[in-house]
Amino acid sequence: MMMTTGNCYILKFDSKQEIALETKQLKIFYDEYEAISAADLQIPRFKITALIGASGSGKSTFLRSLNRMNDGIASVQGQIWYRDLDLNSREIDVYAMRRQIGMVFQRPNPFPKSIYENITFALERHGITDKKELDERVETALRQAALWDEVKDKLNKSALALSGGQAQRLCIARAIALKPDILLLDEPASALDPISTAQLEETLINLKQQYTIVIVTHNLPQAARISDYTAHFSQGVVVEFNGTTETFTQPKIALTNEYVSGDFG
Ligand SMILES: Nc1ncnc2c1ncn2[C@@H]1O[C@H](COP(=O)(O)OP(=O)(O)OP(=O)(O)O)[C@@H](O)[C@H]1O
Repeated sequence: MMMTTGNCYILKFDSKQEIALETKQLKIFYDEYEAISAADLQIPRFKITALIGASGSGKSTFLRSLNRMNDGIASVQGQIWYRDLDLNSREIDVYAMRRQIGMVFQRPNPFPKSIYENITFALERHGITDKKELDERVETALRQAALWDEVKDKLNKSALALSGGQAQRLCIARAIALKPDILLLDEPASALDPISTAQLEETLINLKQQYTIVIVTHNLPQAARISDYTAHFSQGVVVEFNGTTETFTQPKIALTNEYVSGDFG
């Protein structure tokens, strides 16, 4: 079912599409400044959803709120439904929740530890200490992040020696080793060269079979290549949310048309 609200066009899924996360009337303030106004968005499971929009439109603010990265920084009002929990409620154990909803940042940020330890660090903190299980988790995560073949012979070498693209795939491996449900990525390819970007995109496309992915990107061809759905943010409002093909070829809202066709001032 489609729904149009004033100057916005928001796709609502029918019951056939499982929803991983749903925001209801999400408003985000930095002091008095309203960075996000009443966002109602359904994030479909096992799909890639791209968040696009001009600089300052609120994409990162929205993304970071989904796993409470804005705690203590912004005031977040409204609801974020995950299964039958409102992640924005006080009762949520944020540490445990982030095991289900992981985040990968713009700049690769491996720990100054070995490749192996980068992945086992969080696992051990979550109580997984059996060496065999740790070995398996490391290999699986690195394979899923399409990095295993490149690093399998140097797992005990420092992660700081990896290239930017490898380091970013390690950060993805680190996030998925915890077996999350949802992966949030904030411009993960912006610091990478075209080859590393292509490898990262391929990795994300493969990962969506097992994970729900939400990605902020400034790179419109990238959003068009890898995402199934696209949300266009403009001045803190989700002005259009639709299938990516529709968003890029037949946008419903004039602002989206201007943005995706490069007419945005
Ligand atoms: N920590 C903060 N304190 C105060 N204002 C902030 C903070 N972070 C972001 N903002 C403001 O909130 C608005 C939305 O910023 P946000 O970073 O979410 O936008 P964005 O669409 O992700 O931008 P970009 O594409 O440039 O990263 C901007 O006006 C920004 O200046």
